Amino acid sequence: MSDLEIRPLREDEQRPAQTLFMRSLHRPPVSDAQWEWLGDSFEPGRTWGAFAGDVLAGTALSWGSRLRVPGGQERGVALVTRVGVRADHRRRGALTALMRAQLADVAARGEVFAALRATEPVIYGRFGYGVGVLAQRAVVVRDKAVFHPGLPVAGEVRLVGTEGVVDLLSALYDRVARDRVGSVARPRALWNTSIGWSTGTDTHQQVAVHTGPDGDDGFAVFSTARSGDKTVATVTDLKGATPEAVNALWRFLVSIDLLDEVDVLSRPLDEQVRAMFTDPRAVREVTQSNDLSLRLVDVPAALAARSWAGEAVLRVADPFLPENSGTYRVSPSGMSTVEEVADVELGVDVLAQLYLGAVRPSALADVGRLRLSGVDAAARVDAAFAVDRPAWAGTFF
Ligand SMILES: CC(=O)SCCNC(=O)CCNC(=O)[C@H](O)C(C)(C)COP(=O)(O)OP(=O)(O)OC[C@H]1O[C@@H](n2cnc3c(N)ncnc32)[C@H](O)[C@@H]1OP(=O)(O)O
Repeated sequence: MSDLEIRPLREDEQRPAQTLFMRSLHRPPVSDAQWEWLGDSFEPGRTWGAFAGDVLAGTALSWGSRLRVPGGQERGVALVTRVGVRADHRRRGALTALMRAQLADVAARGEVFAALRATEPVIYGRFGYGVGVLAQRAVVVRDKAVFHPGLPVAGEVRLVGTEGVVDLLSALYDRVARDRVGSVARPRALWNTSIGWSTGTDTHQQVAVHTGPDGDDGFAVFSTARSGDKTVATVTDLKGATPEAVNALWRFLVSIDLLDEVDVLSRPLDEQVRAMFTDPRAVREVTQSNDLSLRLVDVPAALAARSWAGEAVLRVADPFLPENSGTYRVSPSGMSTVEEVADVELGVDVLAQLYLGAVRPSALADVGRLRLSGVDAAARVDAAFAVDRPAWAGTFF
């Protein structure tokens, strides 16, 4: 919409933007106590506002972070969050204009990717995002849950208070949770949001830390609440350096008295949660969830950053950022721009789904999301994108 002004917000405009975002999610504005933390969860110049005259009609922010890609390299990623448009200004292009300004800013900062967790994934495909990391959610029924006697467990778990908890967890996270492909560095602003703002409020968030033979090596963040006729622990974060640390935290959570269920929101797809228990039905459900939507902001840089397990030629279309459109050869020896017949033609949003290995290219061809051409193209393209282990982020923002 031409009469919108899009610009970075000033310091004094951050709280109105936060209120706008909370309202768009049908949640009340933050209290002064919460603002003590949230006021410190913005990075200069990275909160955008869409103004219709004097009215702040929409907002979107990002934080600077790093993403681990296949092969072990890290590249800059903008973690996009707090996206909202006022109900009386919706469907007039405010989000589109915000996304355009934000992606241009991310590119200008030299960040190769943007990532977000979408309320509704249908919103973001048009801006080039695709679900790039999948995870699983597991709900354990406590009265059926007996851990398998062979489960390797070591060390101690302790509950920690709120004093200094952000420093403790951020250092621990950096030490134990950054090796995995798909993981993102957590900026201070993210910690202030996820942990800090429930400090001093009436949420029942608790933090458990695991100590192994070499010191602290894992943690879990959870809150407990009545849900219908059950008492449920909802676990928003569970990270450990070793299987022993992760298992011990699982065992601790499931051992807490007077709980009916433990609902762990994000675990890696390859965690064999049912195999932990003597009766696999102790795990009431395991559901696949969207862990991270990814946007390749600089396609050549993204293709050059990851390792490739084979060779293929990709023809990429990016209508929102046309400078990314082109034909690229990827191989174990690197990436080059080429002018030749491609093995696969795909949109940048589909490339985002493939990039970290969340899904096989030939499976997306089967449902018409990309086009393979030439003899053996499916096998060649599948082999190029193949990864050893599913990516996992496990970070809420
Ligand atoms: C990372 C995060 O923070 S996720 C949180 C996202 N925020 C929310 O869900 C809060 C509630 N929703 C909102 O605030 C708004 O509806 C938003 C931000 C989702 C969309 O803002 P708008 O300014 O209305 O979007 P805009 O007018 O630019 O729409 C662009 C296109 O997307 C489509 N679109 C936008 N939102 C949706 C949606 N929720 N479902 C389906 N299509 C949508 C529009 O129809 C439009 O399509 P068109 O170009 O074919 O006509």
